[in-house]
This record gives sequence, C-alpha cells and structure tokens, in this order.
Amino acid sequence: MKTSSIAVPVQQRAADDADSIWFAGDAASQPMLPVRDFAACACGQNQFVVSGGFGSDLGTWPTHRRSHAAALIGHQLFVHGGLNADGAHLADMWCLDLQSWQWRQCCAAQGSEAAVGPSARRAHTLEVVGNRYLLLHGGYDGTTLLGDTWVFDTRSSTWLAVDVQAPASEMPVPRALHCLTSIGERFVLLGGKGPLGELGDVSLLECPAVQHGRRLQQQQQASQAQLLRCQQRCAQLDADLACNRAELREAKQQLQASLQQNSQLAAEAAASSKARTALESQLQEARGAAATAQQASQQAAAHVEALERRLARARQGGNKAMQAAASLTQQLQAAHAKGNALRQQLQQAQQQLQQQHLLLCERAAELAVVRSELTECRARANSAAAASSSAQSDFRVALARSNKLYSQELCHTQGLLQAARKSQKQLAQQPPAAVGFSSKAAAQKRKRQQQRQRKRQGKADDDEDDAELTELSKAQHVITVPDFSPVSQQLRDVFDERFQDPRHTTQERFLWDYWYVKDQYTLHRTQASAYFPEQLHSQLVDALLEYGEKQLGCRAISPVWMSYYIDGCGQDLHCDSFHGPFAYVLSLTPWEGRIFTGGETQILQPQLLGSFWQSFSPGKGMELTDLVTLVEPRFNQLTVFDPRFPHGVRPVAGTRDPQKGRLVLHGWFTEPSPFFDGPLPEEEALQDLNAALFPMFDQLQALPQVTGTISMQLRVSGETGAVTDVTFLADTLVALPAAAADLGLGSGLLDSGTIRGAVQHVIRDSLMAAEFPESEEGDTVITLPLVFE
Ligand SMILES: O=C(O)CCC(=O)C(=O)O
Ligand SMILES: [Fe+2]
Repeated sequence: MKTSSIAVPVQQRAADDADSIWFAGDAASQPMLPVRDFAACACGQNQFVVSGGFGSDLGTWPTHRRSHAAALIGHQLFVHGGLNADGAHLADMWCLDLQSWQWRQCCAAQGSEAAVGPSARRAHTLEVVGNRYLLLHGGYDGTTLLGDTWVFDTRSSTWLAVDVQAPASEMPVPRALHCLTSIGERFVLLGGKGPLGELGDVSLLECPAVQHGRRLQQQQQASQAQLLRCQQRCAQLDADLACNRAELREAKQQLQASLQQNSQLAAEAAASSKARTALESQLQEARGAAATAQQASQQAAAHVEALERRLARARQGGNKAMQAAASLTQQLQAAHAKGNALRQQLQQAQQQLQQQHLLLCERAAELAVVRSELTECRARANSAAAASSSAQSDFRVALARSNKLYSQELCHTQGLLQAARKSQKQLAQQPPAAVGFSSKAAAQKRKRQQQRQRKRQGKADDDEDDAELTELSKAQHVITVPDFSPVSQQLRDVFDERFQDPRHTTQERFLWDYWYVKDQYTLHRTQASAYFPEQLHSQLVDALLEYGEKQLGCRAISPVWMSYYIDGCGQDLHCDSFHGPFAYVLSLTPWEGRIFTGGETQILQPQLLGSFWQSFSPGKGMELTDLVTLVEPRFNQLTVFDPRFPHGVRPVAGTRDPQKGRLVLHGWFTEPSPFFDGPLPEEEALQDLNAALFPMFDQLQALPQVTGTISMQLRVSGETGAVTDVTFLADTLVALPAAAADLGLGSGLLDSGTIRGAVQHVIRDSLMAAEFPESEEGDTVITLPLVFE
C-alpha cells in the first residue's frame, strides 16, 4: 500500500486502533511531508512501517534515500541501498528496532576496506529467508543492470554472495524494479526492467541453502514446538518440582519432627537405659546384699550351730557342775557331820581328858599315898633297920608298878591330845576344789572301797615308812606344743590378705582396739571370732577344746583374742590366773624371718617365787634368763602356762608394719572337769571315780597344803575295769611356804620334790585303786584335773 504522506518517526507512538499509522511528533504540530519512492512494510496485523522516500528529511537517521529495499524480521526492519538526495547510489544496510525505535548500521558502508557485500544499487529486492536471512537480488547502479544474488545473515551482519547455478539459457537476465517473493522453499523472480526493456518472465529460484534453511526453520519450529513442549513439560516439571519441593519441605518438616521425636525418644531411651543401668546396679547391689545376707545368715546359722554345740557342752558341763555341786553339798554335809562327830569326839576326848586328868590326880593322890606308904615303909625299914630282904623287894616291885602306870597314862593322854589337835586341823582345812561325785547308790560301794583303801593305805604307810617320796613328774609351769594346728596357716593367710593393701579400707580391716595401760599393756587386740570366717574360727576353737579336754582336763576356753605387737608394744609382768587355770598363746608369727627384736613370752622362774634367798648364791651372778623363762612364739607353737606365775611380753622394736610384727592368738583354758574318752558311761564312771577320790582327799588333807592345778590321765582297762596307768600331764602345784615350813622344809616350791612327791603318790595310789565297770568295747582314757586353791 502506498500513501502520499508519511509520518516522520522523530518520536514514536503506539497505535491504539486498527487504522492508526506511524507518524512523527505531534500529528497536529508536525505536518505530513509528501514523499515518494519510500519503502513500507507491514509490522503487525494492523501496522506497517514506512521508511525513506524522496523529499523527506530524516535528520541523523540513515541518509535520505529512495528506491531502496527493505524487509522485516520480527521487530527489526532492515533497509538496504537506494538513491540519496544527491542522486548517488547507496550500498549500506541499516536496521530499525521497532521496539526501541533505534537505528543502527548493520555493516560497514560499501567502498570501505572492511566492506564485503553487494555493490551500491537501487530498485533491487530484499526477501526474508528463514526468519534470519535476507536474500538480495538485482537492481541498478546507475550504469548497469545487476543480476547478482546475496544473502545477509542478520545475526552475524555478514554478506555472502550466492553463486546461482543454471544452464545459460535458463539463467535470468540482470534486472531492476522487479519483484522477488518466496513460495514455500522456492523464490519466484518476476518481471522488472531488463537490458532490453520491460520483462515479463518468471524464473523459479531454488536455493539448497534456503531449502536447507527452511528445513532448519521447520526443524527450528519443530524444535521450538518441542522446546515449547519441553518448556511446558519443564513448567509441568517445575510445578511438579514445586509440588515435590513442597512435599519435600513437608517431608523435611516431618523428618525434622521425627528427628526431634527421635532425639526425644533417644533421650528417653538414654534416660531409660540409664535408669535401667541404675536399676541393674541396684539389682546387682540387692543381689550382692542378698548374697551377703545369705552368707551372713549361713554364717549366723553356723554360729548358732556352734553356739548350740557349745551350749550343749555347757549344759552338759552345767549338769555335771550341778551334780558336782550336789555331790559337794553332800560331801560338805558329810564333812559337817564328820566335823560334828569329830567335835563330839573332841568333847568326848576332852571329857576323857578331864576324866583322865581326874584319874591322874587320883593316881597322883594314890602315888602320894604310895609314896607316903613308901616313906612309912622306909621309916619302918629304917626303924626296923634290919627289915627282911623280902620287904625290900616288895618295895621295889611296888615302885616299878607305880612308875609304869604313870607313864602309860601319860602316853595315853598325849595320844588323845594329838588326835584332838588333828581333828581341829582337819576341820580348819577345806578339801581341795577338785571334782568328785557321789550318790547314795554309790555310798555303800564307796564304803567298801574306803575299807579296802584303808587296808591298802595301812600297807602303803608301812611301805612308805621306808620309801622316799620322789616326784612322779616334773613341775610344768610352761608347756610348749610345736605344730599345734593345721588351720594356723589359713588363719595367717586371712590376716595377711586383710593387710595386703595398706590402702584397703574394709570393715574387717578396722576391727582392732589399741589397748594401752600405762607401764603395763601396749598392743592391738581384737576378738578372733569377729575377725575370722566362722568355719575357720570353729576349727581353731575345736582344736583348742580338744587339747584342753585331753591334755589338761579343761572343758572350755575363754573367747580367743588376737593381738599384734609392733614397735613399742609389749606387756609388763602381770598375773591373770582369775581367767582360768591355764593360759595359752598360739603364735601366728613367722618367727624365723622376723625383723623385730623382743616379742618373747617371759615367765618368772619358779625358784624365784617363795624362797628367792633360799636359792640365792652371792658368788653366782644372775641374768634375765635366770630370772625369767623366755618362750619364743614360733609359728604354730602353742604355749601353755600357769598364769599365776608373773609373766609378760618382751617389748617389740624394729617394725611398725602389722604384717611384719608379732601376731598371737591367746586366751585361757577354763572349767576343769573330768573328761572321758572311751566307751565307759560317763555318769557311772564318775561315781566310781568319786569313790576313789573321796578317801584320797582325806589323805591329802593330812599333807602340807598345796596350791595349783595338776592334770592326769587314767587308763581304765575295758577287760578288768581296773586302772592300768596314771600319767601326770600338766602340773603347776606349789606347796605353800607356811606348809613347807611346817614340815621343816626351806623351799615352798614343788621342785624340792618332797611335798609334791607325797601329793602325787597319794593321788596315783588312790586312783590306781579305783574300780570301774568292765567294757567289751575297750579301754577308756580319763583326763582328770585337780585344782588346789
Ligand atoms: O602373748 C603372750 O605371750 C602373753 C599374753 C598374755 O599374757 C596376756 O594377754 O595376758
Ligand atoms: Fe597374761
């Protein structure tokens, strides 16, 4: 479409309706300039653009031109060549952006060195190919009609000459003012003005590149369509993605929530596992406590058992003691009766003495009478002076008779006096606190035995008139038993284990009491029953009880003490016989390898007691061991001694380590009472034993008084019921100095032999005369303790 007026696009304005056209500035103030030879192109459904033309003044825009060529690709309008106002042909290519309304020159103007492209021309055609390329054909340069063909690449702004291939007869002639338009992939060249004038031919131009371009275009379109689909797909995917992201966010939130829940659960799990661990440890502790309680209850049961055993033994002992007490009461009653009888005898004897005295007086009167008779006789003889010799002999006979009578009466009176004194003495002296038993049933038997005994005694007295009373066993104020108990090592091990680690602070470790009495006792002490396991302690107690019963005739022991002595510990001299007749010390000290000095048990020498000066010799010095017996507490040695003797423990020096010091278990043997080891029934055998002891006490009372304990063993034949042997086991008897002095002996000690010998002989003879029931099951060994107080 052509118009006679055209808008000058100094300013642009968007068309607001279908009939609008482009014009410059304000339509009212900017008059339309008449132009011709302009180019116009449609640029929208209801839009077109006009450019160039003759007579227009376009200022800084491309040079004013006419007869140029133009083509539109998208919003870009391309303009090439034409005639300028001076009539010169142009070869430049411009582009107008229809959105920004800016011109730009696409490539250098023809004629410059850099320029490659079609020559300057007018009246040529410019056709769009493939929405990117512009196909330029023909035109007129002022002298020549042109027939060349060029392609302009709008993206790279480069020109390419197209070498059109065709037979010479079919090659279109050069032309201007023609028309070139595309139909599909082909170009149609139509009319124009040729070298020979107006042309009416139509040429079909096929360009493989164009075709290719078209295909590319189609492909591009297809690609674009695909791209579109892809974009749609992408959009879809984006939507999906957004959806997924939302889901992801939700999932993440859920994950976050479940992670939180998880960590909460983990915390709860950790807490419950901690609680479980705590419960488990509580359970463990409870189990431990239960085990300990069970152990304790077992130990308690064992303890109860042991106590029950001991109780049974104690009950037995108690029964026996009660029986003994009853027997002693009977004896006492008998002794009272006897005393009364003796008192009666004494009264009788006194009465007799008075009678005798009277008799003596009478006799003395008689004697005086006789003497006066004699005097009379003498007077008569003197007066008779030569009396007969028969009268003299009568006088001598009478004198002799009277003298004999007098001395007989005197002797008789003195005998009675002696008997009375002896009765008084017997009454004054108590029988020894030895154990003897009697019963009414056995009384007659005892009487018979007493008679037999007296008979034997009479014989023995006859024998002893000549026999020397030698000792039957040595005085033993100390007895040592090596290798005493098989449990000693285990006891030591328990001690060592508890002291193994000096930093070990268990309950059993701190059971010790520090016993300090100034200038007397310094040591560490505890009860063995509290320290050792029950079973081990029972074994120890059993061993001590067995030894006490069989070797000493003691039926019980005091609680066992355990003491350790380190630097500065010891015991000064003391006597502790009130605990029991025998003291014992069982050593758990590894004596051979000791690193301390001292620690021996020291016991005063017997000869120092009672009559020190008797055995004192001014020419002979004395040292510690002359004054005290030193007993080394060798490992597992049991030392038994008479606790009436002053004794102690020599001060320990050289170590503060309990494990390296002196360690001993000690206590006292108590309850002296006969112990029967064999088939004899105890009760019956006690009566028989008592029957033998009763007269023995009578005999012992006639001897000087002794004090201490003597234990012996009687072997009773099962076959005959007779005593076959009496062996003295432990003997701590001492004659009281006063008693010894009575006998005219200097020493109060049994080592002198005489008094001890006499006591032992009486005991042995009395016991050898004892009679027991026969037993087919064999011999019985009786351990018998006699305590003299
Ligand atoms: O440990 C010793 O050797 C004697 C102990 C003693 O005499 C006592 O503890 O009374
Ligand atoms: Fe003691």
